[in-house]
Formats: sequence, structure tokens, C-alpha cells
Amino acid sequence: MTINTPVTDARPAISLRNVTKTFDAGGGLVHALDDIDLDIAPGAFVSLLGPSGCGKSTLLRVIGDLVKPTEGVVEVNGRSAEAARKAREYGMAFQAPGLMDWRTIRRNIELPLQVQGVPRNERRARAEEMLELVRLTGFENHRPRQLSGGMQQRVAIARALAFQPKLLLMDEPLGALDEMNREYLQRELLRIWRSTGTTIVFVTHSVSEAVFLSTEVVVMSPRPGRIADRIPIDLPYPRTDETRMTEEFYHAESRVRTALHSVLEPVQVG
Ligand SMILES: Nc1ncnc2c1ncn2[C@@H]1O[C@H](COP(=O)(O)OP(=O)(O)OP(=O)(O)O)[C@@H](O)[C@H]1O
Repeated sequence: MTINTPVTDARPAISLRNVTKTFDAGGGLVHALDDIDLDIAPGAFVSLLGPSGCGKSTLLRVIGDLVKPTEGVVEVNGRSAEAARKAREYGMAFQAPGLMDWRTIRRNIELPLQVQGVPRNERRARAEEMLELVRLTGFENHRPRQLSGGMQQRVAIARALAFQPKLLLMDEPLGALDEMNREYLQRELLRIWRSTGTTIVFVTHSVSEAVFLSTEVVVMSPRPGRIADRIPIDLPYPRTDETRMTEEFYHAESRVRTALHSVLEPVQVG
């Protein structure tokens, strides 16, 4: 059995039941998530896709216990999202790498371990391992500003993985990169995912990115945010640049695109 085969009879890594989230936005209530039921298998790579404002980031933040649901239950590896967060089961990476320029690359990666009180030698060894994983060995003493945007994003991924989280929550982590860098980091991310076995939930606006990376694409619809469709992506791994040019890839993309178009509101004329 490979890590990429969802194990149907195993406990889900993430389980949401009847999750709703309503924000009080001052001028009125925003119904960001409505009755979300979702199970994600251990080792899965699930992308959340949908029009702007459909609640992708909110759903990710509810899973990560950065936002409390208004109603419903979120379980992570059989315990509450809060307990999972406190046990440091999550790594998180966002669109902006969020590195600290006064710290070297190595010390940026070490930061979450330092916060956890991991001894210096162990921290250093782990940071070196992570630098190797994201192929940045040799840059440990550089400052973030001396690195390209893509390299900085790799540092952010290394930092998120440094304490070997069971779950990696990623909110458009490649959104600010040019296309070549983005495709390169997609391949890197798949390589890292396959070598670590981490369960990944990934927010993106890109259909081709979602199809290339994921075991499953979850399409959301707006106002209120709901799950409109769940599309398994059966393309074999390892996926390469050739995969993007296959008929199967095109079919998977078309299927996701059709689901996405069905949730987009018609353009108002006049
Ligand atoms: N802290 C907040 N307070 C009030 N409203 C919020 C808050 N966070 C999100 N919202 C609202 O909830 C809805 C869903 O937002 P969310 O950011 O989750 O959507 P999204 O699908 O990630 O959007 P995008 O693709 O544009 O990033 C939006 O209407 C947004 O304005």
C-alpha cells in the first residue's frame, strides 16, 4: 500500500460534521460556511477550489483551529481541532512566506522548534534535514531578502515541515509566483509530500494546479460556502510535466472546470 492510496476503513485524518461559520461583519452577518461535511483520509492531498469568497480560507482556518466554527464538529486524527493544534499536529504555509529578515534561513526554519523548546543541536540537525528536503542546502546563512520569491516559499515550506506535522495546511502558497517557478514548486511539493506522507489541504484558484497536485479536488460554491462537488483525481503518481500534457490530465481538468462553472453565478447584465 502506498501513502497516496486513501485507506477507506481507517479513521479520517480530518473529519468535519455539519460545520457552519457565520461572521458578524459589523454591517450584518456573513454566512461563510454552511453545513460542511468532509472526511479527508490520512496521506491525502486535497485541494479546495472555488470562486472568490466561497469560504476556502475559512474552511482551512476552521480545520487549523485558527477560526472556531459557529456550529458543528471538527476532528483531527480523532481529537478536537484545538487539541490537535495544541499538540502541534499542523504545519501552515500561506501566500506570503512570512519570513523574518533579521534571522538567517536556518534560524527561520528553526523558529517553530525553538518555540517548542527543542534543544539547539536537535534544532540544527532538523533544519539541515529540511534544507536538504527543499534543496536549499548552502543557503542556510543567507537572509530571506537574498533569496528569490520561489526560494523564500521553499523556506516557508521547510519551516512548516520542521516539526514533522501530520497535517500541512496551505493557503495559496504558490499564488504569488511566476508560472515557471510555480510549476517547479508544484513538482517539489509533490516530491516532499510523497517522501513525508503528510496529509495536505491546499487552497488554490488554479484548476490545473489543483488537478496536478491532488488526490481529490473539493469544489466549493459561494453565499453561503458549501461543498458543491468532490472530484477524485485518479492520475498516477509520480506526476511530471509530461502528465500535464496527457489526455487523462485534460479530462480531469475539464471535469473540475465544469464543476467550477456550475457554481459560478451568471454575469449580471444591465
Ligand atoms: N474575519 C472575518 N470577518 C468577517 N467576514 C469574514 C472574515 N473572514 C472571512 N470573511 C468573509 O467570509 C467569506 C468567505 O471568505 P474566505 O476568505 O474564506 O473566502 P475564500 O474563498 O478564501 O476567498 P478568496 O478566494 O478571495 O481568498 C467572505 O464573504 C469573507 O468576506
